[in-house]
Amino acid sequence: MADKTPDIIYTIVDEAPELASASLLPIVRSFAGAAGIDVAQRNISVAGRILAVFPECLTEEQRISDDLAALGQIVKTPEANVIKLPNISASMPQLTAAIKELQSKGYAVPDYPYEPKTDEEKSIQARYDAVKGSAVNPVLREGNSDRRSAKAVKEYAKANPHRMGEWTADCPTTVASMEGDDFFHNETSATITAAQAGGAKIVHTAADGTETVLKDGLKYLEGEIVDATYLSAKALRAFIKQEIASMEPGVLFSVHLKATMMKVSDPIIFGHFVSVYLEDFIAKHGDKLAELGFNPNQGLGDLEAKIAGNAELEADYKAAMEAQPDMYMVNSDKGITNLHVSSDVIIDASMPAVIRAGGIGWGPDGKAAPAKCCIPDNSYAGVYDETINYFKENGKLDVTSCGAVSNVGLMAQKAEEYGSHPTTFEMKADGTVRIVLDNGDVLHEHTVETGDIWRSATVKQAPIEDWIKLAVRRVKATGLGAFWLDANRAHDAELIKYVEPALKEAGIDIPIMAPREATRWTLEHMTAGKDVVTITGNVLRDYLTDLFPILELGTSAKMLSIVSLMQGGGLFETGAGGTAPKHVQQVLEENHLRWDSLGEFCALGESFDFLAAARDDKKAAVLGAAVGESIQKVLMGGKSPEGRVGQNDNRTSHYWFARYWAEALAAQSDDADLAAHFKPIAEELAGKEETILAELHAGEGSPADLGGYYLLDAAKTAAVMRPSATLNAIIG
Ligand SMILES: NC(=O)C1=CN([C@@H]2O[C@H](COP(=O)(O)OP(=O)(O)OC[C@H]3O[C@@H](n4cnc5c(N)ncnc54)[C@H](OP(=O)(O)O)[C@@H]3O)[C@@H](O)[C@H]2O)C=CC1
Ligand SMILES: O=C(O)CCC(=O)C(=O)O
Ligand SMILES: [Mg+2]
Repeated sequence: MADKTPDIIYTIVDEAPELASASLLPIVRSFAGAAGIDVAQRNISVAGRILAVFPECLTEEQRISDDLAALGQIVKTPEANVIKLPNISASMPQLTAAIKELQSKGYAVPDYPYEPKTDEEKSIQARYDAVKGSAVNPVLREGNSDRRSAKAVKEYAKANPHRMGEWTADCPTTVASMEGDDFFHNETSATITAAQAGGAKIVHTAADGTETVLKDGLKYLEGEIVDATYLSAKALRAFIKQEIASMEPGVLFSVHLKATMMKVSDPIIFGHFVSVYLEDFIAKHGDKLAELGFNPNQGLGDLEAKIAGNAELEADYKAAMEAQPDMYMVNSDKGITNLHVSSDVIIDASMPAVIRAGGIGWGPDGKAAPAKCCIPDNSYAGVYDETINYFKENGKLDVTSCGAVSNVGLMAQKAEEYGSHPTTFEMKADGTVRIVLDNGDVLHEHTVETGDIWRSATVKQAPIEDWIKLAVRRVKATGLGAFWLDANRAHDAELIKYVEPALKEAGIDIPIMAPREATRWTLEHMTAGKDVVTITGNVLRDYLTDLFPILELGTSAKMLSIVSLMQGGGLFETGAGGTAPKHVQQVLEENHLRWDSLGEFCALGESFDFLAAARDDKKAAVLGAAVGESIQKVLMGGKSPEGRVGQNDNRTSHYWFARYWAEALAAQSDDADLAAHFKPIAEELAGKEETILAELHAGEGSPADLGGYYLLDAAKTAAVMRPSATLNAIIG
């Protein structure tokens, strides 16, 4: 018999949210346990994923199960009830750092083979490539996305506005994109007919007639939309050159990509930025750099490590950097630029941060300055360009009066570009690329040149139909919304063929607008205090659920992120942001964790409510309602984490969350057993407030030892994250 699916599954992840779990999860388990609800854990961290795929390299004791694969099955069942925290989508530098740490701890996992020759090396590389990038979310997201702010969160933000930079009409900050020959302009799209459903392959034919099958064994369903497109490497390099040449003094040069989710295409695009920026240096030292194994896709961080100790290279590199326009910095104190690591600047979080600040980034001198934001492909760049235009014209957003912008995103079953990495290729030779169907049809054909990035993305009919239904429900509940689809873009035109008749059938009129137009429309309505639903594809789901919350709430961490799984289960993501690596640095330096677990609290409430409805479990309903009350009190009482030592941090916010949760449970009258159980707990938490808070703050201000980065030492982490013996004893 298969093991019973746990009532609730809580994920083991990375960086700041994992530290937060060390403190929060014991509380959650203790409270849920009182209602007979078990909360199991499954490991989807980057270290866990590496260990799971190399069992043959590990001792019996070191082996762990492949939890991601198991979860991938669970989310396809109606019993799924998963609380999914953000995890690292590892770039190459992160992956290699994780491998190194595991090896240093006695896990004999292999090095990453950059140039695999043997079958064994090829297998190792393939396994690592499956761990790398956005390897988790597309597997678990077997449903479409519903992200919004809870009413209490929005009200709190309006009453307690966060700091916003001023926008002025003459701010030099701009978005720069290619003029053509990008993914947007080269896209072709088709919907698979009954006669075309079945197998397909992707074939490259070189100018000399040599055929290479880039991918075989593809399967398309009737009704599936299949796109193909490419970005010209030549046009991209010309664009980068031109944008560097046209830089104005005092403006920072920056590039904003999604090298994690677009793990094949975007590191290559990033590499072009690196190699154009350093063109003369690379031309001068090409042979030596090749000898050192320099690969521009790995960024300047890797280059600096490789040339360290070579005085001539170091001097020329320094001069080359100085000769170019100032770069937008990730960390000016440490000299980390935008081009150091492809995953340091991730567009969904980076562009909103620039916009929230009033069109500024930080330069090499640590001073704020306007920036030229290069977003080469035109598919979605217009959204940021129009947002910037809007604020230049209208001044910064008034957080105290603006409406709430929520999102319904087409995401299920690896929808659109975010599912495209297995079908993305860097061209090795000039020629043509065709998608050839088993029935003989050539679905798409493009003429390409060496270096071009060709890709195919797809979306299946069932997720599209589910997405439209979800959108209709949310617009009916909210009052206002629009589909962000561009009738002049090949892919969107195919989607519109589904949307229009479905809206007619539902008897509802929801406008369809191209992303740029929809951006302005949304900004105008939200500015006027109206709540708006953005109904988008997968990429804009990701972008907008950081952009609008970061403007409205100051952060996307406070979002309610529900994935209604298509098979009936629930996947509750926590917030819309990532793993906040900067927060871990602060813990390591001064033992203060400013990670806000509001996203976890919201997901937890939803998860209990889901359990209550799915199993008619009254105790789960009581727990869920009490979570809601506690969230309200944490917010209104100003108990959320802040930035500095001595202020509230993640741990103290968990104390307050637990206390208010216990108090709400003790006070309710729907379940007498739970009330009786939590009455003494609530009293003790309140009675020992002073001692507990003193114990929680005691270690702050000095460095913390977590015993690792990618693989934390459980005992050391618990010592850091659960420093209050008094609180621990009450929680049990
Ligand atoms: N769902 C997922 O699994 C996701 C995973 N990621 C992964 O996360 C990593 C970092 O990505 P990045 O693009 O830097 O984005 P992050 O969202 O991790 O960080 C950007 C900034 O957002 C703020 N922030 C985010 N979450 C919280 C929170 N809960 N509490 C307080 N502040 C928060 C922090 O701001 P401040 O510094 O001002 O405190 C942080 O520095 C990458 O490895 C990426 O792959 C990214 C997005 C989603
Ligand atoms: O999977 C990832 O790498 C990031 C996901 C993300 O940013 C999002 O869904 O908002
Ligand atoms: Mg995102």
